[in-house]
Amino acid sequence: MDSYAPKKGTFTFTMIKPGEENQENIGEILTMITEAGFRIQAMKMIRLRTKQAEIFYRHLSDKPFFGDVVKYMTSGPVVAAVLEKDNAVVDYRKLIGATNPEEAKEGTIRKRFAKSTDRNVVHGSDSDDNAAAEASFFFSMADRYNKTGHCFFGWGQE
Ligand SMILES: Nc1ncnc2c1ncn2[C@@H]1O[C@H](COP(=O)(O)OP(=O)(O)OP(=O)(O)O)[C@@H](O)[C@H]1O
Repeated sequence: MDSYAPKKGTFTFTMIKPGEENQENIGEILTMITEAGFRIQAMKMIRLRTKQAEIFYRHLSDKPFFGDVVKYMTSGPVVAAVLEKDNAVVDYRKLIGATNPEEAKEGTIRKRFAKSTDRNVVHGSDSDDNAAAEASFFFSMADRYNKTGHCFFGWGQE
């Protein structure tokens, strides 16, 4: 592994989900993210195709709400981003709050902006391995940069 690669635990992946209500809040959501100490490593607005959403959410394929998730996630553009910070996955899950916004704590993105579980505003990776897989799903090597300006991809050495 070369020195251009990121270390496990130093980044996570997020999406701001589709919908007019989320589009209006993109600026404020990104401000909450950067004020919490996350650095945006890569970012783009993209509308997922059905097949892509089915693949991204394949871990939910046996759930009764899978079709609704795919339909919603393809209904408009998402803002996809890779976020850099120590302990990124755990800290970002804390910042976004519980999947059900009624259970989300004060100060979290979902508490502030989300109305329901099925429209909970943001996605955040739930493990380092999923962060790497999800970041790679949306961004190629040439799209991503670390602090020193090097392109990188995959896991680095400890
Ligand atoms: N009971 C449910 N009813 C409707 N939609 C649901 C339900 N549970 C989860 N979802 C939708 O599926 C998404 C993925 O569910 P998951 O269990 O992976 O939660 P999460 O990890 O908090 O959310 P995300 O993956 O979006 O960050 C949720 O964000 C939500 O939009």
